[in-house]
Amino acid sequence: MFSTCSLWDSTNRLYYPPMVVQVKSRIRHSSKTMEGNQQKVEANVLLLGAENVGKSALTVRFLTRRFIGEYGDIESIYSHTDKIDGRDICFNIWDSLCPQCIRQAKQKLASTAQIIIVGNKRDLQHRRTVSSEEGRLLALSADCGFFEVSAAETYHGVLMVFHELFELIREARALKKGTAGFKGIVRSMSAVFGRKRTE
Ligand SMILES: Nc1nc2c(ncn2[C@@H]2O[C@H](COP(=O)(O)OP(=O)(O)OP(=O)(O)O)[C@@H](O)[C@H]2O)c(=O)[nH]1
Repeated sequence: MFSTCSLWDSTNRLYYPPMVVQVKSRIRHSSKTMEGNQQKVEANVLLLGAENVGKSALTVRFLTRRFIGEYGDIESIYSHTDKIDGRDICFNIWDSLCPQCIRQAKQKLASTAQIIIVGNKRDLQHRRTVSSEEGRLLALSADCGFFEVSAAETYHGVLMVFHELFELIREARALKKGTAGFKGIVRSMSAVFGRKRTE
């Protein structure tokens, strides 16, 4: 997840920070599972964002469905298997401590990674200092996906972020191979002409 410096105030009191979930687009197909010939797919997810934006909260929500409140500040790597369309997807999630600029990251990673900007702490509307429009515009200008969620309030929104990320990876791979299909083409067009992804 990245947070973008331009949307943070100087005192770091932003309660509605935009973040980006970034995933390497390359999905590694490991060897066939013992049970049959279904391939296990791995997605590598890097969470970037400034301090306190809720990177760990989002990770823990996705992994355990729970919001536990306090998370400490250790950099950690987690593995979590989720079923998407009947297929086991292994998310390797790196909950990092490093903030990074979205546009810089986009320039460096665009060809190899899918990026989603996530505005967390949606429940704190009264303390909000960044509007939905600002987040959406940022996502549009950086050609990234965009979600607004509350790790504190719902599991579903967080789940949607990770699933969407996987969809983006899958589509990027299909486009590369020329097998995107109708859904992939529509989504690619909406990426170009604007998209709106909120919880
Ligand atoms: N109200 C509310 N609080 C949240 C939400 N997500 C996280 N928090 C709180 O925000 C604080 C920071 O959350 P963390 O998940 O530790 O944030 P982080 O980005 O991992 O922080 P660092 O490890 O310092 O970089 C904690 O007190 C969380 O309980 C949310 O959606 N709503």
